[in-house]
Amino acid sequence: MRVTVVGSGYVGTTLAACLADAGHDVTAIDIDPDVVAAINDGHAAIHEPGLDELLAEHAGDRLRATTEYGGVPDADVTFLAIGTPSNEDGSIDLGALTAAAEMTGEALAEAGAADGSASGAPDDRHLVVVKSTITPPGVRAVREALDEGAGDAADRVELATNPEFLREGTAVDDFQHPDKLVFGAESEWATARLEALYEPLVAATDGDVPVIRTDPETAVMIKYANNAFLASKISLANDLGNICKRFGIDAYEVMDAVGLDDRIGARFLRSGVGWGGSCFPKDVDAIRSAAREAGYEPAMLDAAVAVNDGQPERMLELLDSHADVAGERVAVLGLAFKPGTDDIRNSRAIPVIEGLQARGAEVVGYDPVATANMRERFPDAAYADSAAGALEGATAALVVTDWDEFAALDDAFDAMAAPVVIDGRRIVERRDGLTYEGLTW
Ligand SMILES: NC(=O)c1ccc[n+]([C@@H]2O[C@H](COP(=O)([O-])OP(=O)(O)OC[C@H]3O[C@@H](n4cnc5c(N)ncnc54)[C@H](O)[C@@H]3O)[C@@H](O)[C@H]2O)c1
Ligand SMILES: O=c1ccn([C@@H]2O[C@H](COP(=O)(O)OP(=O)(O)O[C@H]3O[C@H](CO)[C@@H](O)[C@H](O)[C@H]3O)[C@@H](O)[C@H]2O)c(=O)[nH]1
Repeated sequence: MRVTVVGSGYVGTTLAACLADAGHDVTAIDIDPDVVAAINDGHAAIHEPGLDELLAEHAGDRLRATTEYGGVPDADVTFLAIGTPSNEDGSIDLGALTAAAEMTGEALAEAGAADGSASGAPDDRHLVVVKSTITPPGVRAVREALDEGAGDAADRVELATNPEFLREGTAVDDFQHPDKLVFGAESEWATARLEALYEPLVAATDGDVPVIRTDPETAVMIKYANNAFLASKISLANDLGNICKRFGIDAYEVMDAVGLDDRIGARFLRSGVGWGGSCFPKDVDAIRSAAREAGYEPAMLDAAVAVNDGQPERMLELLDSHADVAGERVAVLGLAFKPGTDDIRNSRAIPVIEGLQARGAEVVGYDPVATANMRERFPDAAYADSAAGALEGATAALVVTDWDEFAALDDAFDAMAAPVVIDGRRIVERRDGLTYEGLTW
């Protein structure tokens, strides 16, 4: 099939590369010329394992990128994979997405006017699929923007939603091996088109991927429920972990046992400095805000956020109990919101660095791939080229991201001025000579 993917960020680039790899002919659109140039050069503007390899293989062949919307009408399906960030009040900002929807509609209208194909025949129909995470009321806003752009051609354009569940750091693998596919469509024609599009991917996984066929609003609610549940699961693990710490009990031993219950499951029970990233914080805020707008107070989700917001401060309080860091060098190990990515959006390292700077500490950050992004956020902090470099002469180290390489650190701690390690991710080994504090163990 011929596919257009509008928006070439973490989701759009992964989607475009994986659909090309599945045999489709893909055009990626982005307003950022650097992003477009990178894709056409066969590499991604972001760090995501496996993505560069796919782009190198398919760019210039089954995959191309452009800043122009002109080719949209030639596609069988157009995906919108545009960012949906938070407004100040936590509600979802649909501005960029509705702008892209309107531009997509305009491109379709121009083609309809040019070739006279606005006859209403079934083959003239164009499917626009929202990949972005949007609230149920947001579906109507996108539909209105699309219709506004399409004008007289609006009745030939159908909107569907197809939320994405990939995780950063494992985006390619997650996309190619999904736990489920969710198709939110208003007609059998649209559902069938989505099924045809995903058919090669499903076939490559032995065809055992559950497919949920539903309406567009239910589909996007499934996405919010999914993220709200996972974020709350971690917050509950953190709440219980904080209790464990008070009793001198290892929360990991407790939760490893709890996770053996099939009804609970072992994953997303790792307690520590909390959840960050571009999705959990903004999505939990967006659904809380939409709930309130609809007259419902989401007490559980409010509590999940409150627990999460408190974890970085708990880490800093543990540090305070061991060292006065005013004027001292303090290492922050890990700047990305999780391992495997250079994304620092809502990274727990941000409140940790802010807290250290408020205490007058001289912060030295280290991350294998996210340093450049954090330097833009905190240009006044220092950055080391290695974990060992960050630890050298430091009075304390705060571990914020569970990069594997931190587990292998050993002699590097000997170069610290005072070997105090506050571990927010249970990645560093306790060992002799180290004043080690786990956040919940
Ligand atoms: N990042 C994730 O892991 C993830 C996973 C699942 C769902 N989502 C959702 O997917 C959506 C996209 O997220 P992302 O992380 O890929 O965002 P992103 O910010 O990384 O990428 C968005 C891209 O859209 C481009 N863009 C903005 N306006 C445009 C326009 N009018 N036309 C063309 N391109 C335009 C930007 O230049 C940018 O490259 C969000 O709704 C997000 O919640 C993200
Ligand atoms: O047991 C755990 C698991 C995760 N985290 C933290 O939770 C955050 C999110 O991690 P993860 O879910 O792995 O990363 P994301 O890439 O943000 O993926 C989430 O958000 C995406 C965007 O909506 C969804 O598509 C994914 O399904 C969903 O897992 C990170 O800060 C992790 O450190 C923990 O603290 N403890």
